[in-house]
Parts: sequence; structure tokens; C-alpha cells
Amino acid sequence: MQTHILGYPRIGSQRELKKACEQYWSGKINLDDLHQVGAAIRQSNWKLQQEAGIDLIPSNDFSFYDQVLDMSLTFNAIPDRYQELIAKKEIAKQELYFAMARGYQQDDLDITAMEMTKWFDTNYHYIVPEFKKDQEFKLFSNKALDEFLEAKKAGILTKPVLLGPITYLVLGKEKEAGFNRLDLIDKLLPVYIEVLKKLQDAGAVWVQLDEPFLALDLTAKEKEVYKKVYNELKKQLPELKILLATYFEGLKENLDLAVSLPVCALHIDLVRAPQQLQEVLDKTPNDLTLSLGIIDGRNIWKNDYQDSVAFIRKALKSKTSNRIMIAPSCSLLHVPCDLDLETNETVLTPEIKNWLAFAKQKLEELATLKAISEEDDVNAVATMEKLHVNLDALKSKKESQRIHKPEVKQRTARITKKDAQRNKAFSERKSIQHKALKLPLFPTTTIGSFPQTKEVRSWRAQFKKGTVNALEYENLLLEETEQCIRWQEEIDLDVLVHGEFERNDMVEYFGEQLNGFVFTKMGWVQSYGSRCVKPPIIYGDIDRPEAMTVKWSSYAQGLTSKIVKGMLTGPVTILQWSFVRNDQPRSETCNQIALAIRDEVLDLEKAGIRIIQIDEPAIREGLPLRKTEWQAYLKWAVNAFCISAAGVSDQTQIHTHMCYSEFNDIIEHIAAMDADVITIECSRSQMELLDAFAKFEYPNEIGPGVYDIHAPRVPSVKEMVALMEKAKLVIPEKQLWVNPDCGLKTRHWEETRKALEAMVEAAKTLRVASEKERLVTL
Ligand SMILES: Nc1nc2c(c(=O)[nH]1)N[C@@H](CNc1ccc(C(=O)N[C@@H](CCC(=O)N[C@@H](CCC(=O)N[C@@H](CCC(=O)O)C(=O)O)C(=O)O)C(=O)O)cc1)CN2
Ligand code: MET
Ligand SMILES: [Zn+2]
Repeated sequence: MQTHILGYPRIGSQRELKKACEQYWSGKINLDDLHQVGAAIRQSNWKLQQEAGIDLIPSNDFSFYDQVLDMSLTFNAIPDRYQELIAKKEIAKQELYFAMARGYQQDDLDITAMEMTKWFDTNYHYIVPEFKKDQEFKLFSNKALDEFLEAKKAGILTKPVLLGPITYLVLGKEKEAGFNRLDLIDKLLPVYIEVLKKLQDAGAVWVQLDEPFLALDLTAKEKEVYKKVYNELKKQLPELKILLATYFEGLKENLDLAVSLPVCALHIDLVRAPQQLQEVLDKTPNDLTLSLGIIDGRNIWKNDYQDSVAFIRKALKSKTSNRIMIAPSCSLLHVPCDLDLETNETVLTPEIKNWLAFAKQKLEELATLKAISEEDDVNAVATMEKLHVNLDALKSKKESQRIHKPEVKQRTARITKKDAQRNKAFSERKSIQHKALKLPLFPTTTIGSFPQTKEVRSWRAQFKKGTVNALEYENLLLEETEQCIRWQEEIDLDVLVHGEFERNDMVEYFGEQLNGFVFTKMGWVQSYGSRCVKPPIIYGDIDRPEAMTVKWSSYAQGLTSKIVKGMLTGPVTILQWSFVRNDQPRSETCNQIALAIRDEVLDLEKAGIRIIQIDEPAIREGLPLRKTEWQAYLKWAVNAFCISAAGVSDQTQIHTHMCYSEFNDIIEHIAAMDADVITIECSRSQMELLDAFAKFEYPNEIGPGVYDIHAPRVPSVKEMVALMEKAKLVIPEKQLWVNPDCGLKTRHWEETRKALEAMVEAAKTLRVASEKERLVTL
């Protein structure tokens, strides 16, 4: 039996990669320096796995930005707009790569970045491949080979990891009409084969092809392509051992297809879909190796050895041990690097730490599971001891007094339908709110955050270190908030925000203030590119010991006669972006959070806050990957949002916000959230996202983002007016707000100021135009 992993976190346990990339982008280090940091991370990851005794160690799981973008570069799937950049100067591949990820605004070139979207149901974002009708592929980057050789030189024969060809195509987007990207497979496959041949010639024995789509809902055509592709690979590369990796879901009705593909090994996710093991065993041909994904690659709880060993033994009963591999369920990209770095016992108590395993610890778990399962003598001392230590840890968690709070459980049990409903329907609330708030046509606002400058972050870092005391820290933040309010007044925004300077992150900040959560110091996980998050850990029943944001919001409101919008993160997003307890349904945990947020909403209202935004950017990402499970999820998720929002009076206006979302197939559920106003990210799709709202005749108000904040470029008044004119064609103007896309916290003040000034001018231009139209029709 062999152990292997599908991938290891690549940010470095000290976020070395993030720091190096950002230094390179700002010109502080050169390409060589950057490449050295990358190499050091790879070496260290390989060594770590070697020391833990992992049998089959992956390579090419490293990436400077994103593994999907790596594939696009490998196959030369470079959108035409970058040709100008390539032609203009002899550009390093690495620089072109970053330009594709982040856009390029230099030397009078203005090239937009490629789109970014969520990786399945995770908080990781990938760069969406762009395909055109006459798309050609050729080998452009040798990254997979280079990294294989690099490891080989270091004495490790790795298993290179590539995104499988079908998943790669499906993840992309047709950038023009008239073709289906899946039909590009005939052009793509030869280049794949070329890459695989090179790896084989260099000595690779195993190659892992990730095909998560094989575990999702497939069309008949997609199934055919799976057959065709893997048969062709077998034909062209009969000697190469392909490990086909599925994860994030069970194979279900695709099982027959999966086990019929002529590959050497099939990896299945037994954490998400433990029930599939028996059927998979029944159907797996003898010569197909089965890789059991038994350690949770998406969560941080210790593995249950007893459970896992039972799984492994079950598999060993129907297959010989050389046909079994064990592994984490998916790449470890989604968990933090190393629990050993959590040494601060006041942040993470030893009791709770004993329940956890991060990536490095999961390697040890894997090796131990192998040892236990291969041990013939069940009384062997070393084996039994490891089992008992594990049993003790799990028992300590199960019985901990810290997890269960009867009053919290009673409160969620008492939730009624009425708790999730506003007093009056939106049609009536609308005029009550308009009278109360007196906002102009096309009201302007922002999504909440303003630049988290180096200074703001360093105050917080110093405060956490203890070199700045609580009072000093608070005063610095209050000053920053005041400046932010003054400036918003100056540029004449209609609905102001306090700026979120006190937050480290929109989820971690709330987690830190709620009971039932613990957090880490170094538990970073990549979200996109160099950006990381530190998901809090929900270990127990959740309640709110005291108000969380009222101080900031009421301070900001006290500074101005304009309306300041309160700013909260919604229950589904807090749930989705935390590591969640695995001893009760997610819906129950979500309701607990919803009640805590509801209390906060009511406290804000009491403190005189008249507009409250409850951000739910993760509601769509939380959608189950299989359609059959959508209804059940949407029901509890939407209900949890409603519980958090519906306690207020009709006058109080509830906003919500979602970014990176497709709304077409869930629009009725978005409507059921019944937020008075929803802001959505729209500019990169040129307002296309609004079509879903228009088709549904969505009755509530909408703020489509009028400019992309992911690049430092300042948008013109004209282009924003044009986008809003486009919005007006599908949504009545009385329903429209004007705001940027989300993410101002990642920007600098300089461009933020200019862009928002232009945005306010755009709104004013729209008001004048609409007044003229009104007079003409009179
Ligand atoms: N959880 C979450 N998921 C999300 C989003 C989000 O906002 N939050 N937004 C969407 C896009 N994803 C994003 C994810 C992260 C960031 C982001 O800005 N991350 C920051 C970290 C934010 C943070 O936690 N900051 C902390 C810690 C900052 C830090 O690194 N401090 C230094 C010290 C700094 C100093 O001395 O000056 C250190 O600890 O070493 C703080 O402000 O307190 C980063 O990677 O740079 C942005 C968008 C979707 N998913
Ligand atoms: C990822 S959604 C972010 C919403 C939050 N209010 C912000 O502006 O940062
Ligand atoms: Zn957002």
C-alpha cells in the first residue's frame, strides 16, 4: 500500500511566496530573487513529505499564482490582447504570466486581467481560461517538466500533477459565439500528450491528472469526451501510469464511466462521499489501483483513525494491498501549513489544538494510517499507542464542556417562520424607506471597505504584539475612520461607510468576537494569487457575548448628517469561510451565527443606524456541486440570511452584497432573501449579470458595480455613465444604485479617490439626463 498526496500548500509556512510576489510586483526584488523563493518552497515541501514517509510525492503542485493559469501558459492559451505586450517587448514568460493574472498598465499599454472565479465550492479563486473559435494550442511553458527535473535532481522521483484536459476545458469560457469549448479537445490533446511524453522521457513513472468534473453532473457529451480522451492517452502512452483524481464529490452515476477508463489508478473522495466506497470496490476492476481519499483536505480536524482504518481494511478485503493507495481527499492547498507554528496558548488553547491537524500534521496522519493498517499483529505496542492517542484526542473533543451550550441550542430550536420575515412586503417598505432616507435618484455608495494601508495593518500588528496599547490602537482607527467620513462627505457620496479599518478580515474579525470560534496566528490559506485568508475555526456552539460593530458604526454616524451604512458579514459567508465543526449539520451552525448577527443588526438599529448591509458573497459558492442538493441548501442558507436581517423595522433598509456570482440559476432564491438593496459585482461582465435580475423582474433595488477595482486604473466618467445606461435598459432607473465593484480594501488611496470622484460625477450626470428625459415626456 502506498501513501501519496494530491498537492501541498505552496504559499510557504511563513507566507514567503506572498511576500516575494508582492515585492517583485512593486519592483523591490528581481525575477531571480522571486524564482529562488519559489524553489526554496518546493524543496522544503518535498523534504517535509520525504521525512514524513510519503511514498509518492507530487510535483507541479507549486504555482506562482494559480494552477489553472499555469495550464493556460503551458498550452499557449494566451488571449489576443496580450499579443501587443509580447510584441512590444521581449517579455519574460513570468511577467506575461503575471500580466494575465493581474492586468498590465504600463508603457501606455492598458490590458485587462483575465477573469477570476471560484474553484468549485472553495474560497480559492482560479484564472478562467479564455478560448476563441479558432483556438490553437502549442507547448509554451515547460513548468511541469522543469519542476519534475528539479525534484529528480534533489533525489525525489515525483508524481507530476496536471489539471486534466476535460476539467481544464470545462473550467474555461468561450469568448466568442459559435463553438463549444469541449470541441477544442482534439486540438488540445496532442499538446497534453507532448507534455506527458516529455515527463515520461525524463523518468516520470506516475502522473496525476486532476479531473474533479468527473465527480459532478455530466452531460452525455462530456461523458463521451472522457472516454475518448483517456482511451487516446492509453493508446499513445501505454507505459505511463496515470492516476485520475476526483474530489469534492462522490462519483455517483459516473462511477461506471470512471472505472471503465483505462488508467492505472483512480482517486476517490471518501470524506465528502464516504458511502461510495462499497460500490466503488464492487465495480473496480482488479488491475485498477484505488486511491482512498480518507483524510479531510478541506478541514482541520484530526483524522478519526478507527474510522479510516476500517475503510482501509474494507478495501484490503477486496483488493491486494499493492492496488491500494491512501491519501487526503483533495489537495492540501485548502488547509494551513503547520499546526506546530501555533505556539500562543492564549490564542489556541492546548485543549483545542489537540483536536487539529494542518497540512504537515496530515502527512504524519497518513504515514501512521499506513503503519496501523499494515500491522498484522493488532497488539503491536507502537501501533496501539498511536491509535490510543488518537482516540483520546477525539474523545476529549466529543466530551468537551466547551462545545455545548444548551441555551444556544434551545434558541435555534425556537426559531419560527416569522423570525425570517420582515413586517411588511418590500412593495410597502419601499416607500416608507424612501420617505425616511430621502436619497436622490441613482444613490451612490461603496461596498464597505476602504484601503487597508500598510499603516493601518502595522498598527494592528503592533497592537497584537503589545507595542501599541488598546486605547492608542483604537484612537488611530477612529482617526482613520473620521478622515474617511470627511472625505466621503467632500466628494458628495450619498450613503457613507465607516471604512472597515478595524478589520483584519471580514470573517476573521467576526469570528474573533463570537463564542464558539478560535483562531490561529499562522493558519493562512491561499485565496487568490498572493492574497491569503486565515479562516477562523468553529469548534462549538456560537453566541455573541457583546456588540461587535456598534462602536465603529455609531462613531462614524455621529460625525456626519449623511447616512452611514452599518456593515456586517452574513451567516452563510461566516460559515463558508471558516473551518466548520464536523459534529453537527452546517445548517445548525449557520442558524447559530444567524441569531448572533440578528442581535447585532438590532443593536445597530437601536444605535440609530438606518441602513445595514449584511454581506453574503459566499452564498453562491456554498451551493452544493451536485444539482440534486441545491434546493435543500438554498432553503436553509436563504433562511439563515433572513433570520439575520428580518428583525428590523420597515424603515430600516437592509442591503446585501455578493461578488463573483452567477445569478441566473438561483435568482428566485436571491429574491427570497428580500434584501431592500443588493450590490453585485458587474463591471468585468459589462453588466451582463443584470440580465438574470431583469428576466426575473427582480423587484428590489440593485447596485451593479460600475468599475473594476482589481486594477489601479481610474475609470472615466463616460464609461461609467455608459455602463449605467446599459443597466437602465434592463432595470428601471428607480431601482438602481451606483457603486464600484467590491474590494477597495486591496487598493491604494490615490486611485480610490480619483475613481470615486468620477463615479459620483457619473451619478450626477445620470440624474441630469433623467430629469431632462422626464421633462421631455411631460
Ligand atoms: N475570508 C475572506 N475570503 C474572501 C474575501 C475576504 O475578504 N475574506 N474576499 C474575496 C477575495 N479574497 C480575498 C482574500 C484575502 C484578501 C486580503 O486582502 N488578504 C490579506 C490579508 C488580510 C488580513 O488578514 N490582514 C491581517 C494581517 C495582515 C498581515 O499580513 N500582517 C503582517 C504584519 C503587517 C505589518 O507589520 O505591517 C503579518 O502578520 O506578518 C490584518 O490586517 O491584520 C493579504 O493576503 O494580504 C483579499 C481578498 C473572496 N474571499
Ligand atoms: C468579499 S465581499 C467584501 C465586502 C466588504 N464589505 C468589503 O467591502 O470588503
Ligand atoms: Zn465582495
